[in-house]
Parts: sequence; structure tokens; C-alpha cells
Amino acid sequence: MGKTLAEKILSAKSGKDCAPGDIVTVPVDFVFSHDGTMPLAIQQMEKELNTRKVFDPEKVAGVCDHASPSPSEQVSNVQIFMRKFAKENNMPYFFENGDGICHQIVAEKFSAPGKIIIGGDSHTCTHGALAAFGTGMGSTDVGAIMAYGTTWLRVPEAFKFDINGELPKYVTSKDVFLHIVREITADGATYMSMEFMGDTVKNMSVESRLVMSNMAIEAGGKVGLCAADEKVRQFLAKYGREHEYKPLAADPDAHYANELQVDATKLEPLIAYPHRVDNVKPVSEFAGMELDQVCIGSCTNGRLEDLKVAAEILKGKKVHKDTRLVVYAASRGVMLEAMQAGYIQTLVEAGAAVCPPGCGFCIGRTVALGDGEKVLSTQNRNFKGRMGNNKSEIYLSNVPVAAVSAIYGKVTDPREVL
Ligand SMILES: CC(C)[C@H](C(=O)O)[C@@H](O)C(=O)O
Ligand code: SF4
Repeated sequence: MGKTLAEKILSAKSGKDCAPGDIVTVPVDFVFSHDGTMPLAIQQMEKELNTRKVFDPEKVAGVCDHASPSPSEQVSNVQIFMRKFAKENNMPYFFENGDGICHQIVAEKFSAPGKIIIGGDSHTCTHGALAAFGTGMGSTDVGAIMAYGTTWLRVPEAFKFDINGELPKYVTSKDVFLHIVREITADGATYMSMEFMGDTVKNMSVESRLVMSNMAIEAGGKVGLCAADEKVRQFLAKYGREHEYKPLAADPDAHYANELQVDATKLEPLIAYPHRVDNVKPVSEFAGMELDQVCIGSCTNGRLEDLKVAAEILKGKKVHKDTRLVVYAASRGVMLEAMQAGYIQTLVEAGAAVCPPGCGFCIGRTVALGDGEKVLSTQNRNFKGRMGNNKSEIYLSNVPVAAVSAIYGKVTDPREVL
């Protein structure tokens, strides 16, 4: 029988013809962690394995992104601890405050079809958009991988998402995923390989595919995979890594434990409302709700195409006087491209607070909300307290909805006003 993408990657890496449920041992091509989890991983190496030495300095990275630039003495000390470890191990890849969010950096510099990428962060599933088996692990596992370069995995069953038809205007891959999570719920794909296919996915940019893969964990997915095609080749070529490209797709006769058909032509801009990602309703149901803050960025929607759309909508306009707009590019590379294209200039002129690349508002470490405030954000999670305040409300949307809502100071459907 044919293989799913996950089965193909894990069979090739383990050297075994594997099927769902099998436990395989695989070499890890790249492992990374950040200022939220790396200190724990280092401590686990010391405590459990009695070592501070990484298996291959070229295959391990640390990123200062979750609280960056460091907002406190405590975080600064954590970052010192990480830097010391990286220096000691002669690790060439250590990413500093302002370099960006780990997932965007790793997508630009290290992910490639068929690779196994492990991160000390749940959104490591992002790398599935490049047909890499990317998955997040806890700090004990990450510590062991940093020391030995291998890990074990249970081969996941697969959930096929067959997405077809042209997306209507102002409907994006974010809405495709919000629709999926509404249909299957936040634990509907627990420990499964979510495999996104169909002509809508084929026609999407890699940047848009990264949004769906990034959010796979929001439905419990172990990985969120897309086939490696010509668009992936071009993406790698942009970052000087065309040689890392190889085509990779599921076999046509692969077996899926579950399947969902999505008619993209019927989708509309959606909102996930507090406090669950699978609380999803059409934007029209919230139209007119006043907003204290709008946030554009994160590892979900902080890429160049997102900033381009935001700048096009906000060009010559002003952020509403009763609303704040906060923007974070996902990486230094994205920020530079957005500056060269004039998007940052436009956003600043419109009244946005544009911050240095990083996680920023997404996890409430460097930007936090006040009591009772309502925020519309392009990130992937809206759990209670997620953005630094238990008494605030987080609504999630795509970029066009966020940008146009910033102008009106209330939730606005772009199809009504643009
Ligand atoms: C802090 C970190 C462990 C966490 C994650 O694993 O995802 C964060 O990045 C998040 O998005 O909630
Ligand atoms: S941007 Fe948000 S979701 Fe992404 S890694 Fe940072 S905190 Fe996690």
C-alpha cells in the first residue's frame, strides 16, 4: 500500500518500511530551542545525561525570541545562560534579540523536504509546509536530542485535508485552518499527521502554507504536512538553498485514518473568539465590536505577504484613535524586505507601533493587555491570559480583517468596506 507523507519521511529516516503505530528511532537533522525552553533543556542534559556537550554544533540552535529584546533582569540572565552554552559548544547558529521568531528563522535557513526538525516549541509543526517532519517536544526530549542527535517517534496515523477551489477575496489560508479546527475541534487530530492537499494548497504560496502547518498543533496534530513542489523549490532558492530541494508527496493510494473535504470557494473570513481556537464564527457575527488593540505578526502571520497586505490596506489611512496597532515581522529578513518594499514606512505612517522581530505580543512577555481589553490578533492562540492578562479577550483573524479593523477601531469585514 502507498504511504502518507509522514510514513514516507519516517520510513526513509528510520530505514524501515514503517506503518502507523510503529515506534521508530530516527536521526534528527536540526534541533532548536528558545529563551522559553532552552534553559530547561540544558539543565536536563546536565542532570539526566551528565553532559553539556551537543552532538553536532552545526545542527543545534538557540533563539532569543520569546521575550526579546529582554524586558527583565530575569530574562536577561536566562539569555546569558543560553549564550554561554552556545559559546562553550562553538555553535555557529545562535540567534539574538531582533533576529526573529525561531520558526521563521528555521524555515528560512534550515527546513527542507524530508528532514526531521525538532524544536522545544509546540509550533515546530510549521516546518511541515516545507515537507519536513517538524514537531515540538518537551525540554527533556530536546535535551536528549541536543546531546545524542536521535529521537524516537510513534508513526502517526494521518488525517487528509483535501482542499479545492479558489479562495474568495480577503479569505486566506488562516481561514482555511480556522474552518478546519471548527469542523474537527481543537483535539480532532491529536497525534495525527495532518496532511494538507488539493488544488487550493497547490496554488498557495509557501508563506500561506506555513500558516496552516503552523496551526496544526491547535487541532492536536503531531505534524502538519504539505507536499514539496516547485513552490517549495523556489522558496528554498530565495534563501540560497535550492540544493536542499527534493520533490516529496504522499502516494495516491496512501491510507488515511480520517478525511475532510474543504470547498475553498464557500469559505469566508472567520474569527476565533475567546477563549478557544475552535470557537469559530464568521467575521460578520462580530462586526462592530470595539477593539482596544489590533496585532499583526507572530509565527503564524508575520511574513512578507502578510505585511504587504496590511500595508496595502493601511496605505494613506490612519489607525482609529481609540485603537492601537502593534506589528511584528517574523524575522529580521522579513523586516528588511518589508522596509525595502516600503511596507514598514506605510505602517508607521498609519500609526502602527512597529517592533523588532520576535514573538512580542503573542505570548504577552514584551507587550501585554490591560483589564477588560479586547484585542484582535493574527496569532494562533487565544487562550485566557495568553497575551499577559486574564481579564482580557483575544479574537483571532486573518491579516486583511485585522488591518481593516485597525482603521475602523472595531471588527470590520473587509468585503463590506474595501
Ligand atoms: C513558550 C513555548 C513553550 C510555547 C510553545 O511551545 O508553543 C509558545 O511558543 C507558545 O506559542 O505557546
Ligand atoms: S510567535 Fe507566538 S506562537 Fe509563535 S513561537 Fe512565538 S509565542 Fe509561540
